[in-house]
Amino acid sequence: MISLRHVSTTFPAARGEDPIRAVDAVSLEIPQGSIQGIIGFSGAGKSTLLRNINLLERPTAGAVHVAGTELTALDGEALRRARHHIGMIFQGFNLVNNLTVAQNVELSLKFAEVSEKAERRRRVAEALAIVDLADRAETYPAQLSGGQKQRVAIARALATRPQVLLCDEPTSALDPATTATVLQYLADVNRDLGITVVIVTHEMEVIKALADHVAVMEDGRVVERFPAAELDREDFAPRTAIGEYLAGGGIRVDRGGRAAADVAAPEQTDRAEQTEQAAAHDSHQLSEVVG
Ligand SMILES: Nc1ncnc2c1ncn2[C@@H]1O[C@H](COP(=O)(O)OP(=O)(O)OP(=O)(O)O)[C@@H](O)[C@H]1O
Repeated sequence: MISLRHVSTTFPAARGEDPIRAVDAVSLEIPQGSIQGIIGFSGAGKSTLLRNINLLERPTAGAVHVAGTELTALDGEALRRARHHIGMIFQGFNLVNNLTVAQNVELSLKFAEVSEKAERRRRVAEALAIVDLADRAETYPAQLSGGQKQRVAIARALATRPQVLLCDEPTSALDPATTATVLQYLADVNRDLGITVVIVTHEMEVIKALADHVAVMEDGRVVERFPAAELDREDFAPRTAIGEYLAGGGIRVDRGGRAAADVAAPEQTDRAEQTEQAAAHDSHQLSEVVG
């Protein structure tokens, strides 16, 4: 369904510095209808790799296939059309504050050139029903909780009936109870609609709750992969120090190679500040995604 072959993304160097190889020769096959988790510390290249899938960030090398189409061979109108099969949600929700919930969801249909108003209305109702927000259609984002906003964002992504849903840290701005609700909706969407889900996170709890397969990233590379069910096995031992650290929730075990104790813990930044930064970053990308 999704196939990444030797995908690399290098950002130009700041003055006097080396170019940043954010994604380094990643090959990954994601089966249709599965949920793929991508985990790693901040700066590992997770978001860039996710944005490589819909070419929001065009890879500097390698090939991306989605549902049999090589996206890396497309540009312009053909790429825009292919992207309608790929929905995306972000940490900062990216709702337009002066539009109602229904109008926010309708946006993606307008960009997808669903020209008939009655059809758009039907699809908005269908998408809002999936996330149980039909009764909130006429309210504004400011009147919603964080979890409800993310559910509207999910509805907006689903309105074009995509085959793939890309999720960039979708629950990082939410408390644990709301996180569980949003993850449940993503699981339902995957099961009921057969949508392939790719979720980037730095929380193994999110992976445990939702994913079928896990890819661990470090320094732009996928350093380890395993089925998420392995995480429930008591004797499961990730191969890499970073995998060990993430799977163990911070418990460090020296297994002979590079000591896990050498792995730096992720930087803790204030959640509100992180959310604000993510929202600013995400909003740059909204028009491209829904377009
Ligand atoms: N547009 C850009 N221009 C220059 N460098 C970038 C750009 N986007 C990302 N990078 C750099 O690429 C590397 C990978 O970034 P990326 O955001 O993909 O990592 P991440 O694992 O998603 O981190 P986080 O969890 O903090 O979002 C980082 O060093 C980052 O600073």
